[in-house]
Amino acid sequence: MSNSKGPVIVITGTPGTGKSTHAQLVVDESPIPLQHINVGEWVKEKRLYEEYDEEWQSYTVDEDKLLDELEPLVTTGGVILDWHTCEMFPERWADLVVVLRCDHSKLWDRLEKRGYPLKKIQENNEAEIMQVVLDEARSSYAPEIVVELQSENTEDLETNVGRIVAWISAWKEDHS
Ligand SMILES: Nc1ncnc2c1ncn2[C@@H]1O[C@H](COP(=O)(O)OP(=O)(O)O)[C@@H](O)[C@H]1O
Repeated sequence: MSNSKGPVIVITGTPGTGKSTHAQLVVDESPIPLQHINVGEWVKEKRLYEEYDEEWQSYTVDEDKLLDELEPLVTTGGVILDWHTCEMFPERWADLVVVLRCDHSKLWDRLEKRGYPLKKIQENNEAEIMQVVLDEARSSYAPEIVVELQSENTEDLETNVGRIVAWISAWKEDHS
């Protein structure tokens, strides 16, 4: 949703693909001040969930509450929404949707290091192989705003951040 304060960028991808790392670097290098919203953390901090699922060690998000919390920030603009799913957001919200991808064996190592239970590692790994998040993004947003980027090493990271920052600079030019 484009407005005076800045664009709304969704950075999505399977857990461990590098969303938070990318979002933080983009904030640091952006020519426009941006707020990084780690939606998963928000859900926990602001208790925007219905229940905690012990077996999967994850929260069942209260969608209505979450969207109500995010709406004013998105309307003001200048935000990065960082979450492992993107189909819950209204289509009109996003100006750019970045889907991060990672080789599944690398992803496995990252999630193992994070201390995820085996079941959760397997579930996420399978989702990455099946490109669940990419398909979700493609079916939820116009194809021209969805960008798939590999995130396997620091070179990828630098290139991706550079591309996103260049996109923000172009947005700034268009809106000045
Ligand atoms: N492109 C990359 N190159 C090297 N390490 C990466 C890359 N992307 C992510 N990582 C590492 O993988 C781990 C998970 O990254 P993170 O940004 O927390 O993922 P997400 O927010 O998608 O769950 C971190 O240790 C991070 O340093």
